[in-house]
Amino acid sequence: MADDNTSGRVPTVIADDVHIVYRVNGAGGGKGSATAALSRILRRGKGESRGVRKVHAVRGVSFTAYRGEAIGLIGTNGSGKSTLLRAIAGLLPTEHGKVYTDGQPSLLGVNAALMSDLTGERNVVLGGLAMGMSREEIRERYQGIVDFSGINEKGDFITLPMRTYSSGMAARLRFSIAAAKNHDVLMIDEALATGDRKFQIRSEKRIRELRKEAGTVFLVSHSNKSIRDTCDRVLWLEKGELLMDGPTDEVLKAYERETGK
Ligand SMILES: Nc1ncnc2c1ncn2[C@@H]1O[C@H](COP(=O)(O)OP(=O)(O)OP(=O)(O)O)[C@@H](O)[C@H]1O
Repeated sequence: MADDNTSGRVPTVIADDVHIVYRVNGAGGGKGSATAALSRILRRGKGESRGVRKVHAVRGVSFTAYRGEAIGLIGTNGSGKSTLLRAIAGLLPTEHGKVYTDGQPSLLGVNAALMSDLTGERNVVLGGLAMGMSREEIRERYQGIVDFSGINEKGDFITLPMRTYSSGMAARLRFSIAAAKNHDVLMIDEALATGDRKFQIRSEKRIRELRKEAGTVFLVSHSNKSIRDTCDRVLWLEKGELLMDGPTDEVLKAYERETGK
């Protein structure tokens, strides 16, 4: 378990036995076949409504995050990492259990509701406003955001619509907008994996700064190196359950033993 010496530390996120269930409509599949009909009848018998399938993505996860921590979320594909982050951000309801947060958590890329038909320039303003920055603050930080993103390194791209950006460029701009503000709780889902190495180094440095500025950072990544370079604590999820919670080295070593990477 993570460090038990909690005296003087300020909790920012408390997850208490969190369960998240997705409901998928029209997931009957193979409408005409006898087995599909049979499974529909059996499901109805268990009280599930017709054509609705449940996916229990997070199962009884509990942890407390403290101010100043950078916490990595690891686990194989479909283990529930993004789902857990979306629940912490308040974007998904819990089926059971509760999430308590101090301040408004920002999930990178969602809170900054970027529009693909608008230029990068307009999106910086829009994303800033969506995160609660004033027009004055945005004006002050505009150039810093554009420079950090590196969008204009190869020409004047910031005045082009975002739909013309590569996925890496769009991810860089989203990260830059989100990172321009000091967040109480900042959650980053795979952002570092999309940029090139130069951008990754820049964003890792910024994550460390955000931590020092007293926020809590959550980072979902499949790059063990990014997690090692930025996080001091790691939560390992598997099949929706919290398998391990502890210091980065300890958890990553166990994860690497298990996954062979
Ligand atoms: N919108 C959705 N509707 C139904 N099921 C979903 C939805 N989003 C995710 N799931 C399911 O929830 C489970 C957890 O998915 P989630 O995206 O949280 O995993 P993850 O650990 O972030 O995966 P990855 O590493 O591949 O990004 C999976 O079984 C997935 O199929």
